[in-house]
Amino acid sequence: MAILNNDFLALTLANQDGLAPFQFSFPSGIGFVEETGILRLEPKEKSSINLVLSVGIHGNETGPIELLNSLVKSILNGQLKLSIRLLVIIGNPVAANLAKRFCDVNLNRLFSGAWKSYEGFEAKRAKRLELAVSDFYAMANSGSEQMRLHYDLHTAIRGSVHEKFAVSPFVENAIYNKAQFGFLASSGIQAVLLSHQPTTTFSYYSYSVHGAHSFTVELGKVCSFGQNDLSRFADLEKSLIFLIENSVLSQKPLSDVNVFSVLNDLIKDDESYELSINDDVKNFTQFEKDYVLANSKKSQYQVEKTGDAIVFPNTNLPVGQRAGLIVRPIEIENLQLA
Ligand SMILES: O=C(O)CCC(=O)N[C@@H](CCC(=O)O)C(=O)O
Ligand SMILES: [Zn+2]
Repeated sequence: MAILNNDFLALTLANQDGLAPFQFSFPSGIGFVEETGILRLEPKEKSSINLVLSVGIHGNETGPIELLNSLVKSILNGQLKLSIRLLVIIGNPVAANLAKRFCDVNLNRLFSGAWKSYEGFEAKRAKRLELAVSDFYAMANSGSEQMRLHYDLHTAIRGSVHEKFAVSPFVENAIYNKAQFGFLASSGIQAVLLSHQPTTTFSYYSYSVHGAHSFTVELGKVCSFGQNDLSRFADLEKSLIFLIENSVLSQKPLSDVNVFSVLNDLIKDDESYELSINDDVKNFTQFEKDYVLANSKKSQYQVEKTGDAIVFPNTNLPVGQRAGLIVRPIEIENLQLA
């Protein structure tokens, strides 16, 4: 069996509730559809690069899904030659069919075993995706040093001062990987957030459990299928193609990348929780010291320093969840890169 028209997205959306595994060949390797939305591509030549590309962890974030589907099509029809091991994941096909962020629970809060405390489609899916990633990295070739990569591609609810940005997982020793930052720069990523604590996101899972170089990558604003301007992803597409074909992480100087450290999570602590910002306020909007940015019957958040900014503001979520991140710009010279 093969994938009809090499369209992995169509296959996934048409089989949202499950798919029997099958294997097929393509010009530069062998493909394994392991489950709905989970496709492993093995190159003919042995490779030490093991790349996970995930999209659609939030079902309505369709731009990255279309980008990845087009890359997969090009590999399957022979336009691109695969030189690395590649695991392709379309995270939440049920929510994608409904054009929703999620069905029961936000999938990107359920990794590192957090799914055990929940029921419903996303809880099962988080468990399945963890298994897919674990198996993929475990099947890496032996004999040479293996590189594990995971880029989890998203789009944001709001516009953004820096349209494309990445969230780097919390790193205990605060030493970051220079080649990864160079790759992000060459992929058109304008800003990187350095997380301040462990989370239950997919990218943090791959980093903390599998030691992967892993990032959540935000590529612009949410749009529906067919409405995305894929030319806005051109830099990332180019660097991914270069990696897929040549096993090389393209590099650009880091001078154009804005780096922010995350200071705080804003947590919705009560139904009365409100953010004092308009609906059109963009990610990375900065505030004056002492501005009361959030308040509820239980708490208040006052900006600590002029220039502190908000990312991912959102109160349309259950009590206990993250309603935003407070970030502070830092000089790239102060970043430890190795
Ligand atoms: O725009 C928003 O408010 C959310 C966009 C989004 O889905 N972001 C990810 C970031 C994950 C991370 O912090 O690594 C999310 O909230 O899951
Ligand atoms: Zn998302």
